[in-house]
Amino acid sequence: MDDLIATYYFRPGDGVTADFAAQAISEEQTTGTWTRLSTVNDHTAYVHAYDGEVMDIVSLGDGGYVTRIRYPYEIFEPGNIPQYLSVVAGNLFGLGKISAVRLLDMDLPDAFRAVHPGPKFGIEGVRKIVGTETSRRPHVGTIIKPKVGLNPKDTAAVAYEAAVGGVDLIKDDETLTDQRFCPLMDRLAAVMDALDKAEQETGHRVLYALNVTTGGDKIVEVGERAVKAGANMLMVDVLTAGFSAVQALAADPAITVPIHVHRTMHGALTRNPHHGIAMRPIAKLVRLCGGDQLHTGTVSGKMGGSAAEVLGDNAILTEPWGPVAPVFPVASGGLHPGKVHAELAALGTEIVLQAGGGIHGHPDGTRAGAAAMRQAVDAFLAGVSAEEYAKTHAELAKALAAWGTV
Ligand SMILES: O=C(O)[C@@](O)(COP(=O)(O)O)[C@H](O)[C@H](O)COP(=O)(O)O
Ligand SMILES: [Mg+2]
Repeated sequence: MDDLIATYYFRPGDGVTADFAAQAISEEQTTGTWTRLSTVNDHTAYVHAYDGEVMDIVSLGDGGYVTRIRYPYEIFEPGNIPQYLSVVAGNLFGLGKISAVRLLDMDLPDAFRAVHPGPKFGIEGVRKIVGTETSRRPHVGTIIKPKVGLNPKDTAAVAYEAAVGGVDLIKDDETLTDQRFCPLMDRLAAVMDALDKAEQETGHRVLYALNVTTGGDKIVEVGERAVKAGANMLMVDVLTAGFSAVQALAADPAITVPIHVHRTMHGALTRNPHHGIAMRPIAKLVRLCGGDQLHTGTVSGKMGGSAAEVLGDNAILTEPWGPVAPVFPVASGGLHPGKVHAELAALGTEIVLQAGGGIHGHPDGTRAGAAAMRQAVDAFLAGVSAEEYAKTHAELAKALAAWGTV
């Protein structure tokens, strides 16, 4: 069956039954509205083939319910991710008869995956570029900090320090794009020069995720120009730019580099356990539209969220999906070397561990911060505690002294 099945948590409004509320969602998102339609009659009865169906309703006993709704495949436009969202995550959130509703998940049958080639690189492709396809070690990434304000020359200097310190990935922050204080193409040229210099010294290739988030009218042109100018990775804020922005870049043969996907603004959708959209459907759509890496959260960092949800989202990104490549999960937000063991023990090593403050806030600076993150990863892979490893690794020792361990 090619129909899409969406799972929702919901709380009916006062005086509204769960059956009525679930049916209201199904109708609102398919062929119905608040009243009977004269336009649906004996002649047009064929439209009922497009009706949604409430498959089941489970009471959670606390006034909340979980329902699965089947949406006929034919009501979707194959390949059009914004339209998928308008169906499974559209008007239902505003229905007055429902006091809260959260899209928990959606089952995407093969028919949906068949029209989306997915990531060009995925985990394997990114590992090949960085050279970890054999070691399978976690990747260490950093975000240039401060988020905004540095000029291209100083941005490149920070990138150089992080690269010689041992990171695998350097990325722009989610708010840094093509502002006057740091023009995109100047920044790209300066950072790539710095990374080339670092690679000559270390022999290690480092990815630089250039944030090309911009309007839909020009994001492909900006991305192509960046790749022509030597970018080895692009970054997009998927929720502010739109899934179709990532999809357009990933589908473009001229975009020959991986795409790092940031989820800034996700908290407005994902944070409330009763209302909004869980990260799971967002993760699935990012995999469909071709993101190669995606932020999914941490177990010990500064951002809220449940470890169970992070684990489930990472499993969705990495499980076999036929020809659709796995996406590299990114654990980021408030991480530092003293949290590496906790993250890897909980999330596994098929992950990108990212630290901004946890690297550039190191007492001895960026290079030492990067080295301390790598040392913490090496300690974990060697089965040694961070404290023990710090006895022979000064950068890690300084980091643990500054921030402790979790
Ligand atoms: O701006 C920040 O906060 C970060 O650059 C982390 O910096 P620090 O390492 O300095 O905390 C990332 O944007 C968050 O990780 C996003 O959250 P998430 O990964 O949950 O989407
Ligand atoms: Mg950030």
